[in-house]
Amino acid sequence: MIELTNVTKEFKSKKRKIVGVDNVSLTIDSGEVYGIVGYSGAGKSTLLRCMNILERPTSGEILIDGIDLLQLSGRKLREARQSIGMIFQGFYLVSSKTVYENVAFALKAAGVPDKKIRPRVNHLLELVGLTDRTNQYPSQLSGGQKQRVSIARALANNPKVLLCDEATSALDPNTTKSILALLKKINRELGLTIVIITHEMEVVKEICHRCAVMRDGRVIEQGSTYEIFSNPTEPLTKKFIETILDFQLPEQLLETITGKLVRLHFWGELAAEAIVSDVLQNFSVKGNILHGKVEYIRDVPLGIFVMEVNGEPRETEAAIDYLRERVSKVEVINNG
Ligand SMILES: Nc1ncnc2c1ncn2[C@@H]1O[C@H](COP(=O)(O)OP(=O)(O)OP(=O)(O)O)[C@@H](O)[C@H]1O
Repeated sequence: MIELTNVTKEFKSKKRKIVGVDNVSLTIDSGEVYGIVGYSGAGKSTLLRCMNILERPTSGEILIDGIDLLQLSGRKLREARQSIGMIFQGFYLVSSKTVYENVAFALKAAGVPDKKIRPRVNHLLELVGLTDRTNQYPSQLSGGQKQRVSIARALANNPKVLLCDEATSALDPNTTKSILALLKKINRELGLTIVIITHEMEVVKEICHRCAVMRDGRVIEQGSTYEIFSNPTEPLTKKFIETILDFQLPEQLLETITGKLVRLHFWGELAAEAIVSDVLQNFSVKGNILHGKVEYIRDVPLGIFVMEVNGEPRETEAAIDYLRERVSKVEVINNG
């Protein structure tokens, strides 16, 4: 478990003081994938780097499995750091070393005996799907393959935690998906705790159990990924969610609307079509679905539909009340 309590990191230059992280408290459970999102400059990298003391916080506490990292120094801190792997957007592979040597290097540096290195590297390269690239150099690999090498290297010494600093931001959407699938597999099979910082909600949606949104060094909202996607409260969180669940209807279409427009949210396995067809059978109203989308948030469906309801005012109200009782959330967008 990672426990951050009142973590603050200030940077002092000659002229001014910059607060990179401002009094952040977070608990990340063992075995979970935790996402931290925010725009550039929000403090995500600084917070992540505080978690393995690459950046020493100005104040606050950082406990990993109950061990207070800020109280450690020298060999003890180096040992504690070995239990925290890290991967980066820019991969940071050694260009003059082969795939095998890049991974073996992490083991050698940790003092692993030579005869244990080869089987361990082979196992890691198999885990990340790179057995056929063992003797190639980084320049011969695609971005996705380079990230796989860096994941193998980060896992070399059996860490308990993997910190990912914008690990997929330099990759195309398909390669991003394959790297996220690999991280998901590692989390499931090795029980590794994974912390991911990103500005892409797609990443959070795919693999994070829980997430936090940062702005100006502070955490402004946190919760399960499903809660955050289905019911965001902060305007910034809503903005991030809209990158995935965008429901702007064209102006021309809005001008033709004569009834009431409602946005229906279906959380989990609620059967949207059956509920909509029920309402049309039970009330003298016409219903017209203008937009509908089902997104899977870590494999759980979240459906949002925009519907025009047309009829006598009392029937329309009654139909909308009926929907309110049956769907997760109803928002009236216009009053017709
Ligand atoms: N070494 C440093 N010296 C001075 N200021 C810094 C330093 N590192 C970060 N900052 C400042 O701290 C704030 C948070 O930066 P940080 O890099 O953590 O944000 P971020 O959310 O990770 O953004 P990005 O995605 O662009 O890296 C910014 O205002 C940044 O300029």
